[in-house]
Amino acid sequence: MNYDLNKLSQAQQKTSTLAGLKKLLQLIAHEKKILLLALLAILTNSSLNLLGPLVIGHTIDKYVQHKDYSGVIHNAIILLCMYLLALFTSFSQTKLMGSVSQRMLFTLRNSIFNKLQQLPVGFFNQNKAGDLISRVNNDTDKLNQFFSQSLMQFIGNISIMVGAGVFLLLIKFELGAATLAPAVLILILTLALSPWIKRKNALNLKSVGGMSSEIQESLHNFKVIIAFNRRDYFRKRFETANRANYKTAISSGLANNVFIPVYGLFASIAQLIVLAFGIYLITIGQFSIGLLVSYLSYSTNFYNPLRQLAALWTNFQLAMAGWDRISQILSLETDLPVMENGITEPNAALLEFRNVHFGYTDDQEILHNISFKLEQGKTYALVGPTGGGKTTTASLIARLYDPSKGLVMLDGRDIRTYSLEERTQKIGFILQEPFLFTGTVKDNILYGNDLYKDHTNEQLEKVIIDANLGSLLAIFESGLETQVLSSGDSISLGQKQLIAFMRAVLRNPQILILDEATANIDTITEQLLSDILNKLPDTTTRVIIAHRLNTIENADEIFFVNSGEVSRAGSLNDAMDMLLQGKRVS
Ligand SMILES: Nc1ncnc2c1ncn2[C@@H]1O[C@H](COP(=O)(O)OP(=O)(O)OP(=O)(O)O)[C@@H](O)[C@H]1O
Repeated sequence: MNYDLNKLSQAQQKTSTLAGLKKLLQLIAHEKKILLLALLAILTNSSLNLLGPLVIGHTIDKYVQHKDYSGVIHNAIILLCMYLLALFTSFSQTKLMGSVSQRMLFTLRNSIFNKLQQLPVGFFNQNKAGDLISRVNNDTDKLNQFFSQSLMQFIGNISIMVGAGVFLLLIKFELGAATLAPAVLILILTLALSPWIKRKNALNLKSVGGMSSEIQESLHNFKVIIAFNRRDYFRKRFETANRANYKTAISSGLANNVFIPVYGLFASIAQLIVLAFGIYLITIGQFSIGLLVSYLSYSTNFYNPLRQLAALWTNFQLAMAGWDRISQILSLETDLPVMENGITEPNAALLEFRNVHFGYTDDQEILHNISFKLEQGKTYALVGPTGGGKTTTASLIARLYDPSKGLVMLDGRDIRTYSLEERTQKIGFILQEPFLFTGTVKDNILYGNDLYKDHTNEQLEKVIIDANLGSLLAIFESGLETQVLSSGDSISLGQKQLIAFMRAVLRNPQILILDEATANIDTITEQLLSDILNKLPDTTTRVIIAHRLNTIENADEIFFVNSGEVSRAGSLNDAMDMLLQGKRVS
């Protein structure tokens, strides 16, 4: 399945702005009460702003022209109260929307992170961590900015514009229509250029993701970069990504700001129309000075928000481009769903591969028509040349991927019918590069194991000793409390493998897969591990992938994995012969 977010098909990618916005609004739909309050606040604010010019015009015509200063003071106090109320409503909507948008950001980041946790290994093979981080951090922030700062201003500005437009038409229809004419042109222009602006913003966000990937990759591999003196190479790669970002930022900045001067020009034209046409109407006795002052205010009230809408439109377009990138992740489904019904067979082998084919991508098959059985309690070895398909076979045993054709049966059931919990309980997998996270050895050993999560250190140590793992724990100076950094820099690679080993054994799995699990361990510790493996319960099936053949001398059966095919190797000597032959052939 294609999980590459930057190469999604047109159908997977295409969302109209309206559909995107609708989906986005569903995220805050449960905040109806607060949204209504904020809406009320912004509408009150807009109404107050609209009434201001009317009160001023009325004051000029009724009191100023007749020198009635008590009336002027009376209306001035009314205006002051209106302005104070407007201040309060503006503050309230900012506060209300700020909290709604922060909650939305919180929920959204959690949803993306949870989705990332559900997606299969294939997704992470096809996407760069830096780009994903940029989507979780940067793109969600674009949405936050829109919701916290722009959405209510958007609504407020539109309501002021509609109100001002209505007043303009009601006071003097012909003058109103002439004043509003430039706005219609702006609207047409905005709608016509919107898809182009959205595209420019999407390209810009993509390039930010690309830059973030470069940073992530070079930071992750900094030791290799320094050791191989590849700084220049990475500097150049970063410069290329940075330049791409620079170019897309310039064109998205241009696209986003292209309206602003145009809006300004149209607003000035409208003012000119009001002045010229208004003065003409006064001279023929159809208009008053007070009304002209109100009119000029309303035309400013109409065009100022329109000018601000240009900036808000930019935020909106940016938010929508960000939302598209976020919803690409949210709409992905795992290609490893749990099936309700599947084949069940009594008295079957513990694990069986039946005519399994598999490829990481659709165009290249890695495993070809593989069939084998693993019996309970036996030890199996997978040997073969580098790149032969051992890790891939083990990954299919643990259902990190599904076969493209064929069937994997676990304990008499199609492996796809097991829930994730059931499967990980049954199968323990020690990877070539064990994953540890920041915490103590204890935290890492108990990762994903609820059985001992409430144990004290003493109780857990006893469990470890009973599982014959005491000698491994003793290697760590501070025992269970030894600190581990996720980067693994605080401990050696071999020690990491020991922690992964203890973690897997303590789960007491039915099948324990060790993929090169002793590759970085000294021979004495390796002997310790071998003893522990031998003392595992009789029911545990072991699958050992190893290049060093001495580590598999106790295997009940050896499989030779080469060029995506699995065959029985017979004895250790036969395996050695096949390996030498395989190496010659490949
Ligand atoms: N994530 C991946 N995406 C695409 N191709 C992959 C991926 N992982 C492995 N391959 C390819 O699949 C083939 C088998 O790789 P695999 O890791 O299973 O070999 P292996 O026998 O375990 O090798 P090694 O002994 O070096 O660990 C190789 O050609 C490899 O390039």
